[in-house]
Amino acid sequence: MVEDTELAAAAAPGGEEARVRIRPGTRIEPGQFIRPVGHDQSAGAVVLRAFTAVTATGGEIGALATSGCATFQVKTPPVIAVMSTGDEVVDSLGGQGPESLPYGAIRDSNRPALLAALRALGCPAVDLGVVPDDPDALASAIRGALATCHGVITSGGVSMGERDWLKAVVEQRLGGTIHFGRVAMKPSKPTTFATVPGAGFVFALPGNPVSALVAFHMFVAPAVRKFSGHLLALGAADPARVRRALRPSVTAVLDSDEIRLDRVRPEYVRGLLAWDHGTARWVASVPDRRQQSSRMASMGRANALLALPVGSDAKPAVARGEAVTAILISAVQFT
Ligand SMILES: Nc1nc2c(c(=O)[nH]1)N[C@H]1C(S)=C(S)[C@@H](COP(=O)(O)OP(=O)(O)OC[C@H]3O[C@@H](n4cnc5c(N)ncnc54)[C@H](O)[C@@H]3O)O[C@H]1N2
Ligand code: MOO
Repeated sequence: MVEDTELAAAAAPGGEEARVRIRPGTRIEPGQFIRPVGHDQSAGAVVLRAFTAVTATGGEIGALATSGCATFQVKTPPVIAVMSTGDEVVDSLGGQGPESLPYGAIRDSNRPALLAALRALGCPAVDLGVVPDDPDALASAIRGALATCHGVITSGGVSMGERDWLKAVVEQRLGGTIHFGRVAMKPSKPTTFATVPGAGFVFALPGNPVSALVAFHMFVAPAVRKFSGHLLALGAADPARVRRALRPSVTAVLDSDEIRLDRVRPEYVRGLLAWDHGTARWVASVPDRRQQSSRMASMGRANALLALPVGSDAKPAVARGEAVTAILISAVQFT
């Protein structure tokens, strides 16, 4: 190393070394610090195993690049289109939202939120805008999207109201099959999943903003991960490992006042998961106790859904310090 040398002769006064002398006593092995050609990867070595995830580390791409492997086969995430539905829903994208809304109108929060959440999963997301509560308009928007996309996410119009057309449109106008249309969970009970033969899939999510996003993280995100190949490396894994791969969760200690358990449906509370350096444990808090499904604000500071069981007389609440399952819905910030 240059630190083990001293100047013997300079090319010009104050200039670069013309000759250096290795300091006496320096141990030098032949070939020391010289990486031979082919040292990083020997011929025939496997650079990346099939089904390796290409991650944000950059390491997989780097390993392929250094091996001269410029083209390789990848499984790409699905292309999904997103629409909001409802006569009362006013487009909020592109600055078109009016400063003050007429009575009975609401700014579209679901579509921007779902587009952002999809893109964060690496999906190319197609924006279909806001579609009115009209069966013809809904059928033609979904049909058109399925002609070019793998699937469509809608929100709104999926419950029991007179103008909740989604299920009927998918079944009757598009010839789709509804695989499930009500789920025992709070929020997001009317979450609906359907497939249209030869065309693609439809996730019809509830209109309430929090319900739409919780349904996204509970159902759409795992489907996107599966489509994107997250299970390929697992092979024939047991169901628990499959669940963990598609819907990552950790066990955390509850660090909030007691939470009353719903007596009918398991509840998914918007929580904040953090690593506690002092105790080396995951801790989960509830930054916003106002958890109504209309309040998108309760999602704003959440990075996890705390999966709470149905309550009973014997177990009416979960108390501070108890263990809860926290389903990750975004990256954990380390502070
Ligand atoms: N008879 C029953 N009625 C309802 C039930 C039930 O089981 N039986 N379930 C309730 C539950 S739980 C939910 S959740 C809602 C979901 O209803 P929809 O999916 O039909 O949603 P909408 O009625 O269209 O909208 C609900 C609410 O959210 C507002 N909304 C809709 N889209 C947007 C958007 N893009 N951005 C912002 N806000 C939006 C909409 O204006 C409504 O206020 O059904 C219950 N009913
Ligand atoms: O299931 Mo709804 O999402 O409670 O409001």
